[in-house]
Amino acid sequence: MSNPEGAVDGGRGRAGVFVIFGITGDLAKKMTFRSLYRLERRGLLDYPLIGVAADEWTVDQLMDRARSAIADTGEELDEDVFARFASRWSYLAGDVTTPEVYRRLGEEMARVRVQRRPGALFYLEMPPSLFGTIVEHLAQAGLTEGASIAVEKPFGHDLESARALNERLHRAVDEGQLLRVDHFLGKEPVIELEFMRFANLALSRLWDRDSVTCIQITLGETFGVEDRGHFYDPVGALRDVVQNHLMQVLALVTMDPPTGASDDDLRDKKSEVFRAMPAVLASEAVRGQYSGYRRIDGVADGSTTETFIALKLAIDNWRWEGVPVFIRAGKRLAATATEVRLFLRNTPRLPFLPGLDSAADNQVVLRIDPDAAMRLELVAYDDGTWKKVPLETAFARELGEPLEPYERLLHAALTGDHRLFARQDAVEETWRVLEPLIDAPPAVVEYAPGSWGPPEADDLVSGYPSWQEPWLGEPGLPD
Ligand SMILES: NC(=O)C1=CN([C@@H]2O[C@H](COP(=O)(O)OP(=O)(O)OC[C@H]3O[C@@H](n4cnc5c(N)ncnc54)[C@H](OP(=O)(O)O)[C@@H]3O)[C@@H](O)[C@H]2O)C=CC1
Ligand SMILES: O=C1O[C@H](COP(=O)(O)O)[C@@H](O)[C@H](O)[C@H]1O
Repeated sequence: MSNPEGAVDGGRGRAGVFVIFGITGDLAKKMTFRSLYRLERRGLLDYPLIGVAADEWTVDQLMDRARSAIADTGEELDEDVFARFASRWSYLAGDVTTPEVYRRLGEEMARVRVQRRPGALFYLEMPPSLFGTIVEHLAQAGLTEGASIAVEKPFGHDLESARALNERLHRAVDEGQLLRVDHFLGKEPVIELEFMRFANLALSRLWDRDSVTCIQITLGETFGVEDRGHFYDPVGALRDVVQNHLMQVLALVTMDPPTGASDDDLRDKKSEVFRAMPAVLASEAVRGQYSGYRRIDGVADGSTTETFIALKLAIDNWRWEGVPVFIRAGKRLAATATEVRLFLRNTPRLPFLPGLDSAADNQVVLRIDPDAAMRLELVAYDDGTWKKVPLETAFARELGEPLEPYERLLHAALTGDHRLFARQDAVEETWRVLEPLIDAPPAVVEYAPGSWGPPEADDLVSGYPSWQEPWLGEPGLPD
């Protein structure tokens, strides 16, 4: 497990109070209570907590919700830990579009805050249309000095709206106070990418155009949109998981080493990758929609929203020129798995093994989900043929139980570590790269649920290794 206390705090120090807007919502129920409870159990939660939402609840009602939400995630509840956790909370009901809420919030913050710690963390797990309003009210109420503000996704729905939101927020607070949450940046293998790539010569020497022919990134989900039609139909796969999660992963896979340990040292390197990427060509993308999607409640009649997307991206820099990055993501696919796969160049012909074709290319696989693992696919000579020999490891076996993504991100935000959050320029660059698919989306092609999307996605990788079945096996055991 990476050490959460090892975080660089950028001089901000720990928050004196943690305010969560939207505490009665779905995300809080699914993720926030559990993550905070787990931090409490680890002894890492040392903050008064204030929940804010519209409904008139008592703290007892909120804690009933917290208890059932934590239990619903399958987490075993330790009553002593829960009692400590529950004692930290207060709750404030009100409409966040009115100044009155912020006056009362200021009073409550002053009442509960840890006096020796001037900073505060505001976490906005709220409808995105309210991000600007809330931040403006916080600033007008004088609550933002020395504070950090974490905002949930999505951050805009295209380049123009992302820029407009950034400008609006920047009129109230500095960029250094803003944390754009992307839960993929809290996943253990995504974090480990930076360490593994640069701490291991065996990997770092392979990680460029001299050794790599192409990169595939797959995010497959066997489940569909089900009861999320209202949310998903105006969004689609590109905005839902590519612009944010997979582009962030891509940057960590391909960036140069950061030159220091500050928040911006890492984020500068990620932004450099995005800046080196030309905008995607609409002719190099395939949009798919699974059969039956249009019958889902909340999906518009004749919807052309994509539930699958595959695209080819380029990075025009010295490290990656000529190495395409293929991304595919979708719902109702053949497997639930997220992985990054690098294909290495073939070795020259082996004259001492006459009659054999050159060996299959080696592949490096980083599995992000369902469980973190890594695999190096080698080949060995076996009785006249080539045999694949995988070297594999499971992160949990080697590194212990990881923090949950939101546990890690909330802890980082509370301790002033901003490295795990997306910066303004990176978010805008990712929208720029993908904008052609938003402005003029290619026609959507129907695909069969349980497949790997429309067959047209296979044509996209023509001339390169075909899409690979994600590696789902138990590390160390035969597939
Ligand atoms: N749900 C999920 O799985 C995920 C959500 N997100 C993001 O998290 C954010 C929240 O999503 P989610 O939890 O699903 O949303 P919900 O609609 O479930 O919750 C919204 C919350 O905002 C509160 N709220 C809304 N309007 C007001 C208002 N005017 N004044 C005070 N409180 C208000 C609601 O309070 P009340 O209930 O009292 O009305 C509720 O607590 C969004 O940005 C979403 O994109 C990101 C990843 C996953
Ligand atoms: O943000 C989202 O991510 C999930 C995939 O993330 P995971 O951590 O659950 O694998 C995706 O299913 C969802 O549609 C999207 O909104």
